[in-house]
Amino acid sequence: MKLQLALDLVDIPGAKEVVAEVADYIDIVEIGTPIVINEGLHAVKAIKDAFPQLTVLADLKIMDAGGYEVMKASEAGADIITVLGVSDDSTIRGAVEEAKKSGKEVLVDLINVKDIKGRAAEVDALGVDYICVHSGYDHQAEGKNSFEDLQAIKSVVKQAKTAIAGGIKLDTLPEVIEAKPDLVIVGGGITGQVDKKAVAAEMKRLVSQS
Ligand SMILES: O=C(CO)[C@H](O)[C@H](O)COP(=O)(O)O
Repeated sequence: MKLQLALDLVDIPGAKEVVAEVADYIDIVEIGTPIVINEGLHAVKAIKDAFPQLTVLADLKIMDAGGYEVMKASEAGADIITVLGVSDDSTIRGAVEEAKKSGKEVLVDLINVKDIKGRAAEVDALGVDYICVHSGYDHQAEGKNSFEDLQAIKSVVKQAKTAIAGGIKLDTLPEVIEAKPDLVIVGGGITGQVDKKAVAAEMKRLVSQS
């Protein structure tokens, strides 16, 4: 099981500072959608250049033009690019095709998908690398999480790795780990802590045991 740090509410210097603190304890660093909106794909390049040993995920949440947008993120140095599960199959197919050309990976985010199980089975058949259940900030504000969704998709996904994101904290991590995702994505659960390094180290210890 791997640990991904999601960076959302920082600029490029702020992102570098956080990653420098926790780099030893994370497998993947995510350049979150708000950073890409504020800074563009330069943020992906800046982090990949500064931390070449880390896998970098660009959370573009692609909804259309899958091939083109994956190509641009790949050129910036992203290793994994996100596409929305609610997008058309042709968008996901285009993203997967483009990613494969350059040895990159596609993570499909099932945020706001209604038929989680059905869509997970469909995108799995499209050859994506990761399928992620995700309670976004707006759902988190309503007290929702994706723990049950993870169990649901695990019963149908055959080839892709599974991932979970949305409001995961140190105290809820054991429950997440029990459902055995391949990837746990944590943003505020690390970035919002005073001692980020200690929390990331403990999270890494827990996920590494599974
Ligand atoms: O993609 C996101 C929001 O759309 C976040 O990166 C993701 O939810 C992880 O952050 P947090 O752990 O703070 O919820």
